[in-house]
Amino acid sequence: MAPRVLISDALSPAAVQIFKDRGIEVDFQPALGKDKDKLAEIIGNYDGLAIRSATKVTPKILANATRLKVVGRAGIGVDNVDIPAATAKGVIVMNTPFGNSITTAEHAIAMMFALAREIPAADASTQAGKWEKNRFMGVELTAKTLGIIGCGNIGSIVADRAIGLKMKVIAFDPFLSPERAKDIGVEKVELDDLLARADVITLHTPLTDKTRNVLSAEAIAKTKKGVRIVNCARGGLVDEAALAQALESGHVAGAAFDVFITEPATENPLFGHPNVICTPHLGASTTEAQENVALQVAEQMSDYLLRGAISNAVNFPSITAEEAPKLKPFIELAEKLGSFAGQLTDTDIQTVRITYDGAVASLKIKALTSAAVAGLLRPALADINVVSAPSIAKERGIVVEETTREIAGDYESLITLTVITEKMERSISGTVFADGRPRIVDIKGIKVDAEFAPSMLYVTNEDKPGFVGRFASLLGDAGLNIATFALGRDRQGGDAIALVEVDGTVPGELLAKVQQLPSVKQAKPLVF
Ligand SMILES: NC(=O)c1ccc[n+]([C@@H]2O[C@H](COP(=O)([O-])OP(=O)(O)OC[C@H]3O[C@@H](n4cnc5c(N)ncnc54)[C@H](O)[C@@H]3O)[C@@H](O)[C@H]2O)c1
Ligand SMILES: O=C(O)[C@H](O)COP(=O)(O)O
Repeated sequence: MAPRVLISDALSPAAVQIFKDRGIEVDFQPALGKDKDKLAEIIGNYDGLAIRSATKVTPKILANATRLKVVGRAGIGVDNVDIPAATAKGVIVMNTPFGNSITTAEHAIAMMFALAREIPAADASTQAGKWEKNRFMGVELTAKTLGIIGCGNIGSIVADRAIGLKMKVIAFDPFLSPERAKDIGVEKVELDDLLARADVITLHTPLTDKTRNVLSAEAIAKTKKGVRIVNCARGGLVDEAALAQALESGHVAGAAFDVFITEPATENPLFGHPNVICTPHLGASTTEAQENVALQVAEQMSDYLLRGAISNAVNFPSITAEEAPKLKPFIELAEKLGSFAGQLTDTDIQTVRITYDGAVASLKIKALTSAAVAGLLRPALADINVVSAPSIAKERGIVVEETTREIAGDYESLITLTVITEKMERSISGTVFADGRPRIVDIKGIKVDAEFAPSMLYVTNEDKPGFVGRFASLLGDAGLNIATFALGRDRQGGDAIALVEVDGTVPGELLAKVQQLPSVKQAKPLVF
């Protein structure tokens, strides 16, 4: 069945065409994002949800999203998506981190010019027939200092354009390296320095616990008198009420805001002030940017839904379309090794150690580890998947360790999963043969050679004569056919393992009889 995608925001129709061309069924309902009840009602019919900022992907929406595999944000900010809830549900969340950066930087520059020359007020006055030539006295931007808070993708484009305008550019960004600052021609400064020196301040950080209210009342008080403030990043970076007061007092000469603490903003402390310019979150709204982000998100979502390739996910490592088929058999192996260990482990798991030997060590092992952990915890938590597994393991206090060794041993690639509980440590190793099928090659240091089959019986016993005969007779007497039989032991007369593929479910009475065989230590049915 073809995957189904819902577009619940005003994306460019270019996205619809891409989905159709890729063989994906698509419903384009651009106003649906604003109707959360309706969205919650129908989201269960879709594998993918493509959004901008109007759709709020809340835990309630996710709870109904029984088929959902991916949320694609045609744009940058994913603060309208509950990422922990999506991750816990195993839903990939991806964005398009560059598609609207130039456009948004241009909007910030436009806002700066609009403030410097009071263009909106001058326009309104002129069109009202007033011709107030003496009312509007602007400021020149050349040689002024622009202070950029957050110098990432958009901030650095703003810096580039401002340098072109002959402004002096200073930036506060704890993650901006001195080399990068030098390369892009900005002076890296501390926040207080920026506040004291900037004639215009423009914000370009995401909204986080650290950046919320970065321009607080206290910070605004440290700015130069006559400063102008531009916010085209996120509402909440500036204390709107404090800014309104600073405008009122004349300390701040003007503010241009595209984003607000509450959106859609129908009321706001900044509204109505003569030196304030507002736009309704238009930063990304150009034909070019919207086409870029719509095409990109549709391609990324299609690649994931059809080929398992992941790019620009905020809650999972990237996997290219070339890597996906190489990873696939190892993901299956890792998940099955995890499942094997999970089905045998009844007590609380403290640590999972996964070792990648040989060629597999050069693949995206984060994805393999997530698959192994998902397999390990699935016997206890049916809903877990590769996306949600790491966060669920973390929540449960399970330590996950990874080791890679690129030198191959007996096998070209080998994955070994070790589970450590309070009482025991158990290891299982597997590989993928040339036929692409995963095999178990070692259990607790005992060599075996078995495929994972839908129904298996795992038996550990003392290596004594007579076990195999009695065991096989019990299965035969119960009418359970043996499909394959793998045996292994650590030494003659030592510990032995039997891993048997059977045609059908192992009945409880048969299991009890196997467990009572003289040399048997443990017998457990396994399903894959
Ligand atoms: N108005 C719009 O329509 C519109 C359009 C696109 C993006 N945005 C928003 O613009 C913002 C920037 O986007 P971007 O693509 O440049 O992001 P980015 O991740 O490339 O850059 C953000 C920068 O902020 C810096 N930063 C993080 N924490 C900081 C802190 N505590 N103090 C100072 N700097 C800090 C980071 O180091 C990074 O360099 C985002 O919030 C995004 O959602 C708005
Ligand atoms: O983060 C973004 O990309 C911008 O805020 C754009 O939001 P929009 O797609 O709703 O215009």
